[in-house]
Amino acid sequence: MARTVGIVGARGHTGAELIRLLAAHPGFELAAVSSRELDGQRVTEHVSGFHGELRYASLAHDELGSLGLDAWVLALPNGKSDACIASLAESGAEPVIVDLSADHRFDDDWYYGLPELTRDTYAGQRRIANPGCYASAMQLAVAPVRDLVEGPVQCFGVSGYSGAGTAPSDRNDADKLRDNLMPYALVDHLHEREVTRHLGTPVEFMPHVAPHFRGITLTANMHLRTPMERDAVEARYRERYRDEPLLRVTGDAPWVSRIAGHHGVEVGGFTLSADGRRLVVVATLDNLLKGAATQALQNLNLAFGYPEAEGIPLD
Ligand SMILES: NC(=O)C1=CN([C@@H]2O[C@H](COP(=O)(O)OP(=O)(O)OC[C@H]3O[C@@H](n4cnc5c(N)ncnc54)[C@H](OP(=O)(O)O)[C@@H]3O)[C@@H](O)[C@H]2O)C=CC1
Ligand SMILES: CC(=O)N[C@@H](CCC(=O)OP(=O)(O)O)C(=O)O
Repeated sequence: MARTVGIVGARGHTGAELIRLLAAHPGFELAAVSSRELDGQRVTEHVSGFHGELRYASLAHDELGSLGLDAWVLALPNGKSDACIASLAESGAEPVIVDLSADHRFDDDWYYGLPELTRDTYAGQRRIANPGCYASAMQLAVAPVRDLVEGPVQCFGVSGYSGAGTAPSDRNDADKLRDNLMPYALVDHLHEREVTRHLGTPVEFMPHVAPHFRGITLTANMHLRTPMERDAVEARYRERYRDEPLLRVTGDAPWVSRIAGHHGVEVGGFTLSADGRRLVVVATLDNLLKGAATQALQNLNLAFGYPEAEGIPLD
């Protein structure tokens, strides 16, 4: 029997991707999609590729529990998920909750779900914090050589403007972004702390937003304890990600234009300084997919015992 899932924050960029993925998944039934702005409107009018009669509903927090769903995905802005979580707990419902926001990525009571790096620590938790989009790219770019790295890793990131959500800001303003690359939060970005915590090595992160809609490119600069050769570095990455259906190791540096709309991550472009002590690696992923919705589906699959990549188009 299919497990029922609801989405709160379903109008947003990540919500739309989740709708597509969940609607096509054989083991899940998309049972409720909450949006205040689209209350009563048919999902088919807003999400291309979706078929069916489902309509958005503006659900009050205290209505969520009474729906008796098996899982809720919270795709709300940061700082908004706790009210839903508290209402669900008060109602006595104990659904699996996957939170796309940053609100529980630092909370040890929640499982931090970056499957390729953390699935071995999953112990049946029903509360899952979905990692950030840049944070996923950084961790996957560094993890295979983390034990060789000395000192902080510098990460230069560029995101498409869908990363800034739908609430109007400079970072999703088409006029301000035209012919532009917009630096922001150049120290102390939340993802800097998220990666430093979960990877266990300090990261210095410099994010930028660009005029394209979707996709992140992340360039990681690492200083190595002992000199390495390029082939050995690449072999390490290939070995680490050999059995990962969503990870592709490439010789050349991956391009963000080629990852948009795809569910996986590309890592490559391994480049060493002449003394073999400085390594640069590039990772790309689609912020709305592997950076958010696809990762949420991997986590739901894990929580309900389905194969982790079930319902995820692999290409
Ligand atoms: N965009 C991205 O690339 C990524 C986003 N994330 C995280 O996922 C979450 C969702 O992001 P994204 O889809 O981009 O966001 P959007 O801004 O596109 O959508 C936010 C959604 O939340 C609802 N919402 C907005 N404000 C409130 C509020 N005050 N109370 C209740 N509902 C509200 C909106 O619907 P309505 O107003 O109709 O109710 C909308 O559906 C965020 O926490 C973000 O940080 C994570 C990784 C990547
Ligand atoms: C371009 C842009 O603004 N990107 C967002 C990151 C995407 C996001 O939604 O943040 P989480 O992944 O932490 O949830 C930011 O820098 O805050």
